[in-house]
Amino acid sequence: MTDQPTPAPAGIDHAVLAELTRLRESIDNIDAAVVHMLAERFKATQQVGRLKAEHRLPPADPERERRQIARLRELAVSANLDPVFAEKFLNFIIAEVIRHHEAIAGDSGRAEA
Ligand SMILES: O=C(O)C(=O)C[C@]1(C(=O)O)C=C[C@@H](O)C=C1
Repeated sequence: MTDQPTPAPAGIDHAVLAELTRLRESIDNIDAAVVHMLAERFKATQQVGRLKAEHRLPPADPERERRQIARLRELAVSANLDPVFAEKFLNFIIAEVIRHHEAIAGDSGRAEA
């Protein structure tokens, strides 16, 4: 899918428009990388979800999450990223993963019944 260029506001300087376009191309590449990385992460967590369901392990592991958050906050600080944002972002992803784990556990529970 190719993105259509956003129409330039009337009178915008050519150099400014070229710089904006260059930055937006970079942003589009980064967004694509984020999507691919997240897809890989969810492939791995789906496998974790199946393993947990097979062995009747709880979907959430708060101690693991605590260590992940501490690590990600440190990484964020050293990368000049707001650690509060990094923590919120990880919690958002993990909440979705736990929802998937619960759905997998529900499905395998029903299959056994
Ligand atoms: O590592 C696990 O046990 C997972 O289920 C994966 C994961 C994660 O998304 O990183 C999700 C839920 C857990 O509470 C902890 C971590």
